[in-house]
Amino acid sequence: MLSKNKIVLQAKNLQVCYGNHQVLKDFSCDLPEGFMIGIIGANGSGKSTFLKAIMRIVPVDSGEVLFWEKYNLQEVRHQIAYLPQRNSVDWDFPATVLDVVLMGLYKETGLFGKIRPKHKEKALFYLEKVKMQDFAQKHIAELSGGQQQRVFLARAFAQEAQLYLLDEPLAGIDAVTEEIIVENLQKLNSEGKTIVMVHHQIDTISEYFQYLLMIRQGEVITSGETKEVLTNENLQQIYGIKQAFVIQ
Ligand SMILES: Nc1ncnc2c1ncn2[C@@H]1O[C@H](COP(=O)(O)OP(=O)(O)OP(=O)(O)O)[C@@H](O)[C@H]1O
Repeated sequence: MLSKNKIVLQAKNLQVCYGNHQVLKDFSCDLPEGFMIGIIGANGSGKSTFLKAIMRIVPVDSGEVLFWEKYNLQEVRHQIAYLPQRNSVDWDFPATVLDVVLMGLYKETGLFGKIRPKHKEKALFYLEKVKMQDFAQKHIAELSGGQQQRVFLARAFAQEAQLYLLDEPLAGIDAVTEEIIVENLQKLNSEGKTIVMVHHQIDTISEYFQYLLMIRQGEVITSGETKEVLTNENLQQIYGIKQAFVIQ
């Protein structure tokens, strides 16, 4: 089945350093289109850095990222929605909840374009998807952590992209909201969109993801269909422990 899928994202020998600290070491992977893909690895293993390298938010020392087998980021930027990790966002930025979601509509409004009623309606539609429509006029700093995360997800949904790169979208989210968000992501996936997301909860990996990228200390340990690579051996390797995991 996989051989038929186009490669949506190919990383070739990526190297990223913070000062003298090399975080991504010859990092290569091919991610298939149309899957829910989980990036799994211990804290500090380089998951966020990988997403930031893809989005060119951190400088890449060497290597290359291709989308849909031939395009660079600039060429397909509008087809990619990126959700940063919550703690990397400046929540004091002067913006209301509605403003944040409207930013996701830049394809329609242009960066400094006029916001029309139809844009506001669309932003509210996506806020409703994460049950945040009643907070539209609030300043983002006034929200709880989980609410902020939901607003940023609404912004990502509003981009109506083909590829979603989500850095821990479920962190700090309550169980009911997690269900709503996962349903939204699964719906996007059923429409052919690719969802790549960093995920920490081992007990939901096989339920949420059809494909995994497993990384340890800046290197890819393995990648493949969940049913093949979600093994105790691989989990022990990425977390560097001998404990037996309960795989659902
Ligand atoms: N801006 C930075 N400057 C220096 N070092 C950094 C910076 N950002 C990350 N690092 C280091 O790079 C390594 C990888 O960090 P990264 O945030 O990519 O890991 P992660 O796998 O996403 O971790 P987590 O699961 O905790 O979010 C860590 O050792 C971290 O300390």
